[in-house]
Amino acid sequence: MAGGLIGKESGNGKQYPGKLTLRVFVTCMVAAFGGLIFGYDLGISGGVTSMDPFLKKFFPDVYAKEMNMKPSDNQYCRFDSQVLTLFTSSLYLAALVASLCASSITRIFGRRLTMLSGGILFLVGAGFNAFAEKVWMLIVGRMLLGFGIGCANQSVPIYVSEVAPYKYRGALNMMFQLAITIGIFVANVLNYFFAKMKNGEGWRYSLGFAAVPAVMIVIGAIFLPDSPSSLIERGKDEKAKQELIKIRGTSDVEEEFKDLVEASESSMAVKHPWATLLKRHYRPQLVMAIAIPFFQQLTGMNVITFYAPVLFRTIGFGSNASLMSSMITGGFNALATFVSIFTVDKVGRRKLFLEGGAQMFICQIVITAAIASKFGVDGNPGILPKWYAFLVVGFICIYVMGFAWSWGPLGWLVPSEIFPLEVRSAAQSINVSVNMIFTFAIAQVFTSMLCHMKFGLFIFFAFFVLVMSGFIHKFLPETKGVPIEEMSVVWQNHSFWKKFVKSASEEANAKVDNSC
Ligand SMILES: OC[C@H]1O[C@](O)(CO)[C@@H](O)[C@@H]1O
Repeated sequence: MAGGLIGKESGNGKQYPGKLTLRVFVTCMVAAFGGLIFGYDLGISGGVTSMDPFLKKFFPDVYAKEMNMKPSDNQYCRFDSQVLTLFTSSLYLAALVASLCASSITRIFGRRLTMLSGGILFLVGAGFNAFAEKVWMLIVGRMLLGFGIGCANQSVPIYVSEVAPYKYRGALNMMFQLAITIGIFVANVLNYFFAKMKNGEGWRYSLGFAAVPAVMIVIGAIFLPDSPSSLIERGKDEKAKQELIKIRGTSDVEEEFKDLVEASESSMAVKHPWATLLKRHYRPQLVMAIAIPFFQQLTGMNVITFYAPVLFRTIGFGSNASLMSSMITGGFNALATFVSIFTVDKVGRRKLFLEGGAQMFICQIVITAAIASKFGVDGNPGILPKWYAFLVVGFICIYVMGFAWSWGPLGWLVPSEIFPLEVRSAAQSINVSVNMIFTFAIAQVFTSMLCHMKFGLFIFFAFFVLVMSGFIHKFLPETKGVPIEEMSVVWQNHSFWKKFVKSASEEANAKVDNSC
């Protein structure tokens, strides 16, 4: 999930009493809306930027270029405009800035207030976009949505992990990614239908619809109580205990409450989590916090998420067929995420990563060959036969499924289970920030990359898929079924990382040696 399920793990494998109460259920629903709105914003911009009335109004140069295009012109450069991509990418830059500040805001003002601010920002952003008359209104709207996403991605996951009974945390983590993919799919479906509106104003509805989940988040944040951990963090221990009793539906919460207080104290005792993370024995976590989100974005998945309609139009599909095709790929993305949810604890993380990588690699090669053979370097396709369209869309779907059961959800699950409490929030901030930086970069440079690298663009991503699969094979230990509190053993037993991570007994010996 964006933001990961960062919470205070019990760290001792205890089974606290308590059930899945209505309060917890409502909390999860609000979290789902957080994921939905993120997904909706990921999925909506590509379709909107391929709608002619939208291009005509805000990007007349791109529209004119598209209209005046002769068959002999280079089709790969059809949508090459930095302002156009700024419309998509500005959101992620704002989300990056907000996620960096949101960690302090969540700490000082609580998760609930951060969620509420996120919801309000979403609403105002959706309003700016739906009523936009000028490009600056679009960009401001996208940036407000981005700030909202930064706030929500930081606060919602933490809130859920603190409120949910801890045995459900792993599943909830993946639910968030599922909500993202459903949000993308809903955006694809709505784009398809709104694009058909006769008055040419369908894009306003596509963009304005983001207000629906935003309202849900605002209402949720108004009525939900703050989490016990957050109340403890702000010195309201008695209120925290009462809240825990209500959430768990039992008054038998003494043990969990004591552990929450201890966890809060020990996390506050780490004065410089950033500096701590740089220590040699946290090297595996630091490397994973940077490499996993970097590689997740370098799979090239967001080229499909953001620009599938643009891509489909570039390779000769009509406007309607493009929106329909991206609806199909969006549907496969959501469905395949279920596969991961149901298999991850059986087959393990490494197998899913490696299988997904192989699948994506093969598809990228086939897609490259298909585009190269029909379009060559000048992007001139001639007449496209039907089988060709089926082949391209089919392989894009298989590629999307490979991502959806590997790097998509695991890109959030694995970091959330390997960061120990003392460095969790710092490592998670790095994870989210690296993800946002590369989401922004890909969104910004895609159309220009397509224009210059042509079909080679897919080879570029295929190369990274090879590198990341090698990385997983060599450096990522299997974490399936390993309790959080025993995670350090996994690194100590790893052929490469054991040099960096000392076992507790070795560390104790080293301390004795130093004191002698
Ligand atoms: O489902 C695809 C989506 O999932 C993410 O990787 C987030 O986890 C996004 O960057 C991408 O658009």
